[in-house]
Amino acid sequence: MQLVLASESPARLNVLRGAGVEPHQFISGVNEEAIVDSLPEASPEVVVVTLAEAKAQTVAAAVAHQFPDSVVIGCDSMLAHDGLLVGKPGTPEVARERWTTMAGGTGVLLTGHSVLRIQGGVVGAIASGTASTTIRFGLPSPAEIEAYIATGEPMAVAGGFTLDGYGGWFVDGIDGDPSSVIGLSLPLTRRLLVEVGVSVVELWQR
Ligand SMILES: Nc1nc2c(ncn2[C@H]2C[C@H](O)[C@@H](COP(=O)(O)OP(=O)(O)OP(=O)(O)O)O2)c(=O)[nH]1
Repeated sequence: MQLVLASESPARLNVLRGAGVEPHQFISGVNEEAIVDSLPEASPEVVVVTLAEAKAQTVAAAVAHQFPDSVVIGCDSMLAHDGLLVGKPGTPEVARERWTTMAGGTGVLLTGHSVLRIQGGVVGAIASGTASTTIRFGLPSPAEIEAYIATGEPMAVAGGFTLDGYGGWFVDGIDGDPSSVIGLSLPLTRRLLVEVGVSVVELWQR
């Protein structure tokens, strides 16, 4: 059984590799902004799951013949904070503004996953879900925030922070699944695989 990761994310790839799975990685190329704009009234959970499903379905359609007996997983992560649902800061200015409001507070990192089963080259069962993890942010000083921005890290990750990178110095704690924050929730993925008739151990590289 092959696992196809519909993601360009090195973090998601590394979570799977660290958990014994060597996926085939394909970038979906979906227009995430257009999908978010089409969901003005949707809940944060619906937004991240819709994005994850779009990525998984796009890649599954493209690889079904190449991987006729496989599962495809799509993901999306966003931070719910101060009534906003935000993704990657993108620029130093946005990262600075986010950290100025996040410091000392909490946020919820939402990760949506969608798992599609391909059998005999045909896309069949689909299972989707969301993991949410409460993040308790530390109190970096203005100088530390500037130094963190200077690393370049916060601009390229959902919520503008990491657990396993420079950002770890500024996260006091979490309530929930750490793999979900880093990029791919292992327990959620395991449950979704069961829903499409696959046991995670079938994917382990022995
Ligand atoms: N290493 C690490 N990366 C993180 C952490 N938190 C978020 N990220 C990264 C993982 C993902 O690459 C990215 C989440 O942003 P997106 O959901 O837009 O995914 P991305 O565009 O990177 O890849 P994808 O849409 O799956 O092709 O942020 C963390 O704690 N550690």
